[in-house]
This record gives sequence, C-alpha cells and structure tokens, in this order.
Amino acid sequence: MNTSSLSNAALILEDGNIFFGKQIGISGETFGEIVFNTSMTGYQEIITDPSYSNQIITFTYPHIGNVGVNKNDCESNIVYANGIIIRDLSIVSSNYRSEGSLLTYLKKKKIIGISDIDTRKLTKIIRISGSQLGCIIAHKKIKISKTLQKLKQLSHSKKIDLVQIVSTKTQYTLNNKNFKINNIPTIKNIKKKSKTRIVVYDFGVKQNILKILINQKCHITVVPAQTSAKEAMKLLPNGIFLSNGPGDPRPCYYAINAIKSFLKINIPIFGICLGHQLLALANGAQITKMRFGHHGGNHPVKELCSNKVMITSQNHNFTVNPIDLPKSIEITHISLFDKSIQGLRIKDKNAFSFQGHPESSPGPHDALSLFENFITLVKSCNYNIANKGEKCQNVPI
Ligand SMILES: NC(=O)CC[C@H](N)C(=O)O
Repeated sequence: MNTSSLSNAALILEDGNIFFGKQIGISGETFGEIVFNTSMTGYQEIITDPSYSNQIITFTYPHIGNVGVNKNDCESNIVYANGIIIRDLSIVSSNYRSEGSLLTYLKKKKIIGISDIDTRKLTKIIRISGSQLGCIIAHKKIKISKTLQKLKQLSHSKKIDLVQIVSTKTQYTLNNKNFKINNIPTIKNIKKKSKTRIVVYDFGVKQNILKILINQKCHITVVPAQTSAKEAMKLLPNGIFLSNGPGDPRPCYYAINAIKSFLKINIPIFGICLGHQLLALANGAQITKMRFGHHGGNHPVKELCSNKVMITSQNHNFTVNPIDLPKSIEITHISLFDKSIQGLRIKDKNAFSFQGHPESSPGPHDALSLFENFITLVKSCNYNIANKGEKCQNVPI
C-alpha cells in the first residue's frame, strides 16, 4: 500500500483503525496488546518494566526522549514492551544524567516503534473500545488485510503464562554492592541494625523494588516464580515478597499453591501488583480483566482506615473482583478513579498487598511507607529468628 511520503510505518488496530507515522527503532513488525500510559516522565523505567511484556505502550505525554536514557533508570536489562507508540520523539537528549538518546537505545534493544501519530485519538479509541490488539509495521510493505487477519487469529489464541518467560531461571542473592543506589527514597523510621532475610518471588520484579529492600538492610534471595514453598523455606526467610509481573495471574497455579502454604504457616507476606492479585487468588478471590487498565503516575488511592489519599503509580490490566470476595480478605485501599480494589489484608494472617506501585519508578513516592509496614511486620513476627543458643527452625509445610 502506498502511504504519504512522510510515513514509513503504520499502526493497525484489531478493530480496523489505522494510523500512519514514522518508524522509530528497528524495522519490522510487532504485535501486542495496546495500552496507554499517562505518566509525564519515566519512559525508560516504563519500557523496561517486565510487567509490560507482550504489550505495546502508547505514551499520552507528547514529548518522549527529552532526557535521553541512562543505565540507572532501567527496571531490567531487557526492554520487555513489544513496541512503543509516541507523538513526538525528541531529537535532543537534555539531562545531566543522560548517557545516550532514546532512539539509539531502541535500536540497540531491537525495539520497533512508531512516532508522529495522533496518540490522543488512539487513546480515546482504546478508552471507548477497551483493550485491543494492534500491530506496528515499520517498513514500506504495509499489508493491511493480512495484518488484520493475523490480529484476529492472535485474539483467539491461547493465552500464555508470561511470568515463566520473564522470571529468573536461577536463584540469586543481592546486597548493596550489586547496585549503584542513588535516587532511592530512604524510609526513615526503620532501625538498620540486623539484616532481615527476604525471599523475593520474581514474577518479573522491577529493580527499584530490590533497591528499596536492599536499602532497608534486607538480605535478599530472589527465586524463580516456580519455587515451591518448601524450597523457599529452606532459605530461612523472615518474610516473603511477591513481585509485580506481566499478564494474567490466573495461570500461575504454582505460585498460588506456594502462597497457600505460606499462609498456612503465617510467615509475613507482602505482594505488589501481580503479587497482590496472586495473594487474592490464593485466598479464593476472583480476578477479572479491566476495560483498559490503569497505567500512569497520578492515580489517587484511598486508605480506608485513615481516609488518607495518596497519589500512586499504577500499571495493571487485571483487578481483584469485589463481588463474592472471601470473608478472609479485608479491603484496605480503593481507587478514587473507579473504586477498584487497591489494597488488601488477609484477616488473622501476616499478609497484605497493594495493587499499585509503592516503589514508583516512575511516579510519586506517597505509598512508599508500605515497604516500611512490611519490614516492621517482619521484625515484629520474628519468623525464623533464633533465640540465643537456638537454631532457626522451620515449621514443616
Ligand atoms: N504491574 C503488574 O504487576 C501487572 C499485573 C498484571 N499483569 C496486570 O496487568 O494486572
């Protein structure tokens, strides 16, 4: 198909809408679920967040690339997003921390993107129709009917468990030598005496979560998503952290089983985003897909016990269904945008979770105190802490 001389790329949506624009990144074709992110800053953290695996991100903020890219702002070494869609790519990277341009970075990471399209119009389409699949074609041979056919096939294909793809394949430990820890908000009220042993379930964990835990003097062991509770308990953890991650949490039966075991022995648990959804599933709640999800840095969330409102960073397409919520679950936070569940606590257990991103990166730090709550809970439970002369003992699971 012949497009205008300025266009060398197209975005084709499942519903037949087509946008012509300019290729950014490498040439080729890429498919994925189109989501829009409303953050005004933090494009590098967003594209490297493993939770965006298999998705194509539209940035509603019109100028992307202004501050370039740098090593420290990556949420992983891989760009997990399947593609990016922007209005204007900045040709100048103007920031003292910049180590290169976004364009060069996209090419290096072999990412396909499109610029110079009406992202406001695209966002309105997604808001009305709900999430849909799309394809960026970044070469001259744009074959619309063939692409539409492939999009139809994809929308009917079996959903894959993305967590197993992005999770670490091997267990590893971390300390503060592993990170150049700067720009990490410090939580003030934590006593930094003894190391707290945390097992982090990596469902697609963001680096900033690990940095914050390490900054709180935690000794961290990151384990693959499929690690059984028995294996994890051999590490004598004082607490379990359930990370964020991509896709639908419902196929992650292995993690749901492990969480059920952790709940039985009542070890402290904190879950973020996908981790929150898995904790809910382990307690018998239902998960549903949202119309177009929450992706942005300005989502108001109310803590129900205090009526305090915090502005939070969010990135999710699924949510805990409030209908027929099991009695064991207490809702602790709700979204002031759509009243969806944003936080929960398991009654009579040392387990709680948050749907948004208290680690931010990018986004506001209002919910950071949830990490403080976790560390305080872990310290007060003394799980796997030996008294003088005793050895740590695990409760058999
Ligand atoms: N950031 C996340 O952990 C996302 C969780 C889940 N994949 C969702 O889209 O709802």
